[in-house]
Amino acid sequence: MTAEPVVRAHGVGKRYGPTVALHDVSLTVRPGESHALVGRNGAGKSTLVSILTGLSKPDTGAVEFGGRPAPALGDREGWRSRVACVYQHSTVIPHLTVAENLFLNRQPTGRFGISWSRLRRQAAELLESWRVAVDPDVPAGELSVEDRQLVEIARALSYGARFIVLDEPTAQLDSQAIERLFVRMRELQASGVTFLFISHHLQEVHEVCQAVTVLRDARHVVTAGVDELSRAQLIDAMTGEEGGLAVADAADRAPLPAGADAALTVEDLSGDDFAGVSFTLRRGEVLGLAGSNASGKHQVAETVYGLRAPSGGRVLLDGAALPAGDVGAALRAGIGCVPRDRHHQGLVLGLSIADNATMTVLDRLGPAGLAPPKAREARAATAIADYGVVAAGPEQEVSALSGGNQQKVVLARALAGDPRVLVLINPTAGVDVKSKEALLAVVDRVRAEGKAVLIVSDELDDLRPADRVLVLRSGRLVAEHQAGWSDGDLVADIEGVELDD
Ligand SMILES: Nc1ncnc2c1ncn2[C@@H]1O[C@H](COP(=O)(O)OP(=O)(O)OP(=O)(O)O)[C@@H](O)[C@H]1O
Repeated sequence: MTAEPVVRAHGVGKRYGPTVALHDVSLTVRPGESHALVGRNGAGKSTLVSILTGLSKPDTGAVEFGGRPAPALGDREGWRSRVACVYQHSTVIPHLTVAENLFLNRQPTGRFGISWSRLRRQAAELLESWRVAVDPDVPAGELSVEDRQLVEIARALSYGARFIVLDEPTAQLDSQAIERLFVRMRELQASGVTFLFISHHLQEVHEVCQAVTVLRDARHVVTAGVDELSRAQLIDAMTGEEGGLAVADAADRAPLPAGADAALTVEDLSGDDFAGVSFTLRRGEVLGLAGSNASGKHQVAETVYGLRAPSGGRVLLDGAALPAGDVGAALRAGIGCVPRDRHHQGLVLGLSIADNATMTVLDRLGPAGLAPPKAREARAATAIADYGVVAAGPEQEVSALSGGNQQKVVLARALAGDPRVLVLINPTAGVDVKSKEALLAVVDRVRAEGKAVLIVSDELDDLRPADRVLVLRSGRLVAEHQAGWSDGDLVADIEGVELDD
């Protein structure tokens, strides 16, 4: 078959000031395939996507769709009918209904203005034709991440696009939702839709894609069939080095001494989504908290660091009760946190790396909050080096960092105040495989210094440094696994299924 590629980018280059984000990159995506785009944080994936979707103009090179030159940058209609990107962050308007979102600015009109009944009917038909089981009348803000993504895909298809970019679509989904997404992708592929799939989870690349392109340091490294590259070879292509991954597993170190002091005590804690949760975290201990998205695990952690007020129970730090629902008090008392959503709770995007990395400790760098710029910069430079942040320098705005590099700044900030207890929620979200290793090594280092760490994560790799993993289901603690757990046993408890053997 000699069908024209769905999309072909050739010789694409893009600079942001001194930063070369893409250099002479080419990409060819064949009709009906799912094509993975992988690379380390800052490799240039998002930049390439912004060029492929007409959000930015390449400095050099060009993009073609189906053998024809891409539309002019201002021709939004033209772009929308060729390609769409479903981002990790929602592009729906939350207070409008699903139907209104689907037909925004192209609502059917009748004699008296917008015809709401036709709008609803068209939306229902569109959703049904793509088998998206979502009520067109609900406000889009109430949709689950999974449904929101499907609505965004349906919207793209309704503009005529048959090429869809999925930017880390699995990052916020639990394992069952990921499986359902993959089933939908395969069905849509069978009806002629082509995907460009971005993920840091290489097993997903092997599971759902047929071809893969690797970017490294702004350059194209390789494009191949997924069957031609093993996971190890993919990692080598991404890093330019040989050798696999090394995450410190708590099972490989001496157990915590029996008499280690309690650092954090959670007593009979209850909230909207959980009840009767008790555990003790000791100095030098890493405790994992696992569960599906609906388990209440995020809410428990957010109650510990004061983002939510509990309806019952209390949290004690070194024996002293923390005021309920007061983040500032928790931080001052010695809790450091990596919140669930780095964009809303984690970072001030308009400020520099130096500002973000030091904002929690300004009082310690100089009198009355007047931190000398040199002290700030020195702190930030250390953070950049320690966490392997790919950045032009400490004064670079955080908004100009790639997603994974932003996450590293969040961790640096959490640790800047030298906390006694660290609460980490999905700490490696969006972080590339190799940087994950560096981030988890930091966790291991602070543990060895005697800090206590609570890690809440959907990823088993993040839980490996934990001495113990507690499993939460429907808001209740249901199981505890000591280091050395098998993936199967832990997942069975998370999902609430019995193993056969
Ligand atoms: N608006 C911008 N201003 C300045 N530099 C930018 C901007 N956007 C991206 N960059 C830089 O371009 C490079 C490529 O970033 P890009 O976001 O494309 O990486 P990525 O592969 O998507 O990474 P991640 O996996 O972390 O999302 C990075 O060095 C980044 O700092």
